[in-house]
Parts: sequence; structure tokens; C-alpha cells
Amino acid sequence: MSVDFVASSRLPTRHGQFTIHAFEEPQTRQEHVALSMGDVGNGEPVLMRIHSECLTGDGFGSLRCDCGPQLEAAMAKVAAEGRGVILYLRQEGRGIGLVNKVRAYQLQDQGADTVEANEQLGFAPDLREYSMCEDMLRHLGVSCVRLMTNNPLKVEALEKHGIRVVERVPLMTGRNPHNDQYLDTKQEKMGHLL
Ligand SMILES: Nc1nc2c(ncn2[C@@H]2O[C@H](COP(=O)(O)OP(=O)(O)OP(=O)(O)O)[C@@H](O)[C@H]2O)c(=O)[nH]1
Repeated sequence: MSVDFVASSRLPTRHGQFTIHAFEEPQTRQEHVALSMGDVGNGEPVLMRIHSECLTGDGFGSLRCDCGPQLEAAMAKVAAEGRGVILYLRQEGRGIGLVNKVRAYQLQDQGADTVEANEQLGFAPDLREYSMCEDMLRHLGVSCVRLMTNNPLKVEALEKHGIRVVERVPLMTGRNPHNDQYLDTKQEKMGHLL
């Protein structure tokens, strides 16, 4: 999916001063944003996170996943280096949307794991694709990254879209008694390197 750049502005945060860049998919009007800090277009590998939307974790501080702490840690790491990018993709619930994610949570309350819950709802475990990253990174002048992730599919997807990943930086944070099983399932069934 291609995206058009729409606007950018400064974004002071508790981790420091970022710039927020807004993008939109022309056909679907799906929105995505990038946060950047420092000179990311100078050709040096850029510390980067691709973060999929998780309203419950990122916004409400839910402990059912590790999303909130991962986003916080990624922003803090970028701030510590003074340079980096966070691509925040509106792919709630690994692409099934917020309402379906809550449906999946209800099935998980009854004993399903995160993959089984998606299957019971008729979805593949992960519906995300990352083609929009190519346009977003081209706009930012980034072609080479150090990617903060435990998910090998994100590394593969970026390389397929012409972005060189020179290093995978593990992002292990936020394990707690409420998300223990969720993180184990990602490792056992979704190939995550936890
Ligand atoms: N379907 C579903 N989605 C979930 C569940 N818990 C969290 N999510 C979604 O999973 C996605 C997690 O995204 P990321 O943290 O960017 O990616 P990741 O694949 O875990 O890989 P990392 O880069 O290692 O964090 C978000 O879109 C969340 O909304 C769940 O139980 N079911």
C-alpha cells in the first residue's frame, strides 16, 4: 500500500522533542504516523521501531500485552541516542481492528491463546503488511536501519521493500503475570525471538 505525506510538526514528549509526520493511504484514507528525532537522512543507519497500534496497551496501560512498555522503551532509546525513527502504523490488533481484538480477548478469557482466538474469529494470526514503510522512510530519507523488534517477520518485510536492516535490536520489556502466556505464545507459535 502506498502512502502520501500530508504534514509534519514538532512534538514535544516526555522523552524529548520529536517531529511527527502524518501519512495517508489515498484509496482507503488509512492514516499512519512517523516520529523522528535528529538528522535521520544523513545516510548513517537509523535506530528504528515499527510499532503497530495498540490502544489498550499504548493508551490505557493494559498489562495484557507488552505494547505500551515497548513503545516507551523505543522512544527512550531513540532519545538516548538523540536520533531515530518510530513508525506508528494503524494496524490495531495485528490488523483485525479494536472491536475484533476485544472479541479475541473474550475468547482468551475462556482459555484460547492469541493465535487460537484469531482462528476462531476467522482471521489469520497476523494480517499486517508493511509496504507503507517504504514511502514513509523514503520521505524521511532513511534507507538503512537498526530495527528494534523481536519479530523476524518485520525484518523480512522491510528487506523485501528495499530497506536494509543492518542490525536487529531486541526489545524485551514489559513481561508481567498478565501477559506471560501471550508472550510465550508469540515465541512458540509466531516465531518471536524473545
Ligand atoms: N489479535 C490480537 N492482537 C493483539 C493482541 N495483543 C496485542 N495485539 C496487537 O498486536 C500488535 C503488536 O504489535 P507490535 O508490538 O508492533 O509487534 P510484534 O509483532 O509484537 O513485534 P515486536 O516488534 O517484537 O513488538 C498490536 O497491533 C496490538 O494491538 C491479541 O491478543 N490479539
